[in-house]
Amino acid sequence: MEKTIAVNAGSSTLKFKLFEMPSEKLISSGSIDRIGLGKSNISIKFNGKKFKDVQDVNDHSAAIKLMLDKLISLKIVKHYDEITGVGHRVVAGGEEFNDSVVVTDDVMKKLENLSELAPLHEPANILGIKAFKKILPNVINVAVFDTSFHHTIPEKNYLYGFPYKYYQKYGARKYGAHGTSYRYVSKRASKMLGKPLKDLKLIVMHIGAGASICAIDHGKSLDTSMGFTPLTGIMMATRSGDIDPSVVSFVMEKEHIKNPNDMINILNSKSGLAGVSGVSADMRELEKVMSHNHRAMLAREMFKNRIIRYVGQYIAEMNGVDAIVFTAGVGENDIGIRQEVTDKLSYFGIDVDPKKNHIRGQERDISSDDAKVKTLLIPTNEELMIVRDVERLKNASK
Ligand SMILES: Nc1ncnc2c1ncn2[C@@H]1O[C@H](COP(=O)(O)OP(=O)(O)O)[C@@H](O)[C@H]1O
Ligand SMILES: CC(=O)OP(=O)(O)O
Ligand SMILES: [Mg+2]
Repeated sequence: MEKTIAVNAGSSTLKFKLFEMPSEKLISSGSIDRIGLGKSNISIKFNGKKFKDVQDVNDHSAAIKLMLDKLISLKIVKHYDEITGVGHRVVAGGEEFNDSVVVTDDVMKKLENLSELAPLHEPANILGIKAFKKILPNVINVAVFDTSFHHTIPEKNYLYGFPYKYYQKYGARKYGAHGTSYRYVSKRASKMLGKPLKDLKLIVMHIGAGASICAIDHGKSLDTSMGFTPLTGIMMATRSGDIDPSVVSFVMEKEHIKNPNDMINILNSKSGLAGVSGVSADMRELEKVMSHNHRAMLAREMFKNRIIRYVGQYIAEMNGVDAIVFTAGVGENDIGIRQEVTDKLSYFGIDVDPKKNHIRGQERDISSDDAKVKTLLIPTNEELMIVRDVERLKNASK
């Protein structure tokens, strides 16, 4: 029996799924959340049992070590060498990687060079690859890029309105992210709607700690809210989202911040829900206190408003929409956010049935019976896409 593992390092989480291949039967899955935020929930499913623990996991390196230890201590595998394929989510693939690749030394060097394009993610993605290469030196490791799906975005959407030479010289353009999630979710949406992707205009809201929105026109990414790095677009757990660059240099001057990287770090790690609320980066924590804490409420309002804006923008850009889809941590679990966001989009014929919406983490059409535009809830499965790519590249290299 072949076993393939998918390793998915998000900004605040580390997730894995171990599949039997090629049957795609799920053997075990696990996640460590709130990395660096204290009191991480560790949750692993195996053999019909659930292992749960809460402990502080300070960074992705500690999370990877913990995950590897648990694979053995919970007897998910007896020896690591039972695993015969490893797939890694890698956020930034730049212009070069428009498809998944087998990780060679040369690829590894290129990934290191792409780190600037995903500062919160790429270092963790690379750590994961190194950890598995160390314990399984002879097993295929495949990198599956968030950015590949967005290679169809047209120039007019990926270019920034600054001197063209910066694009030519440095590849300074929009790359987007969450593409592996968009690939999975759009396929499922097409199944649920009973229509081929080529006949559909979709808007997917991937809203977790990292959050972005994608306009998928006839199966292809037409536009997405993240940019050169996953810092822009809608406001996120710790990231500012879209911001006027002039206010950035203004604040740097006032605060005597000399190094631009220090400011970028503030925009990536100390902003968003955490920065505005001063309470937490975790939507669950904000919702606990929002009835009496104005800034927690405000941060949540801003988060919703950015989503509403982008959905409106993408409806205009596609000149219509057949369905909108909620996915990722907040999208899959936050009943209130889904209801409140869609209530504001009723002008477009979007209408969610509160009863159908009263659900977490399950695939469902949550639209009211007479909604003109469907609203779907689709839990993402980046890991399934990842192991499928491992299988494809493994077969191709035979
Ligand atoms: N029940 C819930 N209600 C609201 N938000 C939730 C809930 N469960 C998880 N979340 C949010 O989901 C986010 C994690 O999303 P996820 O997509 O798993 O993470 P990442 O962006 O690291 O991949 C956290 O910020 C958390 O606040
Ligand atoms: C790109 C990104 O922000 O990913 P995640 O949502 O997994 O943090
Ligand atoms: Mg994620």
